Amino acid sequence: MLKNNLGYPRIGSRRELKKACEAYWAGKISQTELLETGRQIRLHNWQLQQQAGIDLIPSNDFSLYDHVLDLSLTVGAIPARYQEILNANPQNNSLDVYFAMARGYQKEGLDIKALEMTKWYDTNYHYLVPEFTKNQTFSLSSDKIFNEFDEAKSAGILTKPVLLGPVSYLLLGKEKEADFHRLELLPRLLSVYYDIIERLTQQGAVWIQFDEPCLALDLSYKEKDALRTAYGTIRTRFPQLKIMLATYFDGLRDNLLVASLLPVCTLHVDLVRFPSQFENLLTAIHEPMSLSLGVVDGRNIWKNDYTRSLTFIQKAIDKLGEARVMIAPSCSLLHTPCDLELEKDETRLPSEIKQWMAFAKQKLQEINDLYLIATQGNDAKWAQNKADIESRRRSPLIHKPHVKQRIDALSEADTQRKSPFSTRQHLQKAFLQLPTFPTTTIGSFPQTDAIRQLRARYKSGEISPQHYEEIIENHTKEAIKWQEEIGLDVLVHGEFERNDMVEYFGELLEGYAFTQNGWVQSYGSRCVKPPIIYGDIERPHPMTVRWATYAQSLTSKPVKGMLTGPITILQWSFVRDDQARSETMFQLALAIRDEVLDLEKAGIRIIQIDEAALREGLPLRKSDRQAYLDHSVKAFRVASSAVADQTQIHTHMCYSEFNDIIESIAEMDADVITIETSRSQMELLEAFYTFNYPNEIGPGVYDIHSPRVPSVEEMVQLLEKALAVLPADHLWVNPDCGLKTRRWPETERALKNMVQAAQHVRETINEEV
Ligand SMILES: Nc1nc2c(c(=O)[nH]1)N[C@@H](CNc1ccc(C(=O)N[C@@H](CCC(=O)N[C@@H](CCC(=O)N[C@@H](CCC(=O)O)C(=O)O)C(=O)O)C(=O)O)cc1)CN2
Ligand code: MET
Ligand SMILES: [Zn+2]
Repeated sequence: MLKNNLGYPRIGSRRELKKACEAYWAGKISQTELLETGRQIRLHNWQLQQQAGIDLIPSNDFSLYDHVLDLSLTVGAIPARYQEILNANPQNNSLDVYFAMARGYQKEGLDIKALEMTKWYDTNYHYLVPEFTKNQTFSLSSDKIFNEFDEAKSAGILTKPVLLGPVSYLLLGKEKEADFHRLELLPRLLSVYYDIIERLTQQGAVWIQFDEPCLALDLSYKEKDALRTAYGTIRTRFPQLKIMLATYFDGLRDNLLVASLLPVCTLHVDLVRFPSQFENLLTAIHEPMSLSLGVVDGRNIWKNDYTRSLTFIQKAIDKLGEARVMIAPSCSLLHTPCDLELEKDETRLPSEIKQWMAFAKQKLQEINDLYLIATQGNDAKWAQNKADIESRRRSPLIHKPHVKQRIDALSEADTQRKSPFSTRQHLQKAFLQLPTFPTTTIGSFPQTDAIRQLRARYKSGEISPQHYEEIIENHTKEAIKWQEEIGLDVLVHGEFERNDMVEYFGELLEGYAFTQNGWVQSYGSRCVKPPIIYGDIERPHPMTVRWATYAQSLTSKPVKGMLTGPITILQWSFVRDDQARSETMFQLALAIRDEVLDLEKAGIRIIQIDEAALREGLPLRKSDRQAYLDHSVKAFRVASSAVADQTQIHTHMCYSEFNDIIESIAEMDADVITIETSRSQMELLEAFYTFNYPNEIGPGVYDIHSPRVPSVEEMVQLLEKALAVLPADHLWVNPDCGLKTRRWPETERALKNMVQAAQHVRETINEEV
């Protein structure tokens, strides 16, 4: 019985990779130094896994930015526009091309946009979307996978290289020309996979892991056929190769038959997300296929329940024999923080709660423990685990009957605004007195190094809360003054006091613990520290009123109260696995509802409740979606409905594909929604138009993910496009998302241009009238 790992976090336990990348981009360290940091992280990770007794240790799971981008480079799917980078400067090499694809390139007279970035399935990880053309060719164009295999080999570790499978890779990409489907490229792509496999086997690789997460989605006949072709031909060419096919994030369900008939040695399945597939799997797979049991949760931080996992392991052994069973995490450990032992702050993570948890490093140990218990009957380890699991189950920290009662007592009336939107709209227009095409921003202003350092010093006790608050007040004051000067209509306080839009609320709510070092990669060098929901949620004190009222006291223009909504807080936290997600979502909704009412009472006239993660949390399988959407809509309405008609509720969503959820967005009944649309040139508005979306909309007129400053004309054009499909009195003017990752100089220029664009459109409309 082998112990199998699918992937390990690559940021380094102290975010060494983030720091090295950012220093390299800033020109502070050389390419050699950056690559050396990567090498050290890989070596450390491999040795860690070896020491933990893992048999199948992955390589090529490391990435300087993103593993999908790595594959695009490996197979030579590099859009033509990036070739210019090599000509622009003789010193440029393939790493410059790589980072240009990730981040765009604005030097040496070039202005090349980055590849589109989007969500990796239902996670908060983002990948760079491959671009395909009809005549797309592929050729082996990077040595990364070979070099990393050799690197591990020289350290005495024979690894299992990991590759995103050809079908999932194609499906994750986008056609950049009409008249073809990207799956048609499969034969050409496969020939590069053959080259890769050939060379890896020459280097001594025995196992190769192909990740096909698409097997957890609803697949068409054509897609299933592509999987049969891909693995059928790989098998024919490489009869000796040990192929591991990994699926995760949901069950195989109706893809079970296809998967079980593929000619692969091992099928890896996610038994955390979809345990009920287990019995069917045992009957479906036949000799000599083996099963890798994903029993240790790769998406959460709770200790594994050994008793439960051992039931799976034992049954699998009974049916298949030990040699055909492997123990594994449910998916790559990329989505968990590195090392629980770095958490030493009792006030953030009390030891009672810490003892219920396991991060990536501890999860490796769990795999080894399960192996030892299953094969050698290590009863001491099992008994200890039972005690830990029982301690969590019985802890008085978790359950608060009055919170549960409040949820049971929720009625239909708690989810309804007092009047329908048309009535509210009149009242709000009279109350707020805004011009047509009101201008606003999404909430955050640049989080400068100075602010982050200040907060770090405050959190370490080096500076007093008074001193910290005074400086944050100064930033807020400056931001209000500046917004008034440039003529924005609805202001924001800037979110300077927040580390992150979810972690901030986690720190202020009861039922939450948080970490010092529990970083998880979100995209490139950007990481998040998801707070941990361990118990019933309560809001002991108002969370944002102090900053909202301070900002409002400085101006007569409306300042938006700024909250993160229940769906998004849930999605971006580590959540309880001892109750339904919807239950936790309603607890969060009640906490936000109380905050909304406190903001209103304090004189805040507009309240924005961000639901950036609504689309991301959508279940991967269609059959699960309606239930999720129903709960989500209800939770948002519980959070937002208690206010008076004249109080205006905004929501914001980013990175979204809205077509399939537009009805639910309308049911949320926010008075105004601001959304990301600029990259798709307002294409996204089609859903709102076709559906006849009833409420007001602020389609983003500029992309905040790039430092590029959009011109007035560009934004006027986008607004005109929006006006072609939306009523003028429903339209707001704003950027795509918050500005926290930007710097001030570009932010100032871009927002001044945006205000001018709105003025221009107002004038032309008046002339027409
Ligand atoms: N949770 C979440 N998910 C999200 C988003 C989001 O905003 N939040 N946005 C979308 C895109 N994803 C994003 C993810 C992260 C960041 C981001 O800016 N992350 C920051 C960290 C933010 C943070 O938590 N900052 C803390 C800690 C900052 C820090 O690194 N402090 C230093 C010390 C200060 C210094 O010397 O700079 C340290 O601890 O070592 C703070 O401000 O307090 C980063 O990686 O750099 C942006 C977008 C989708 N998913
Ligand atoms: C990722 S959505 C961000 C919303 C938040 N209010 C901000 O402006 O940063
Ligand atoms: Zn956003």
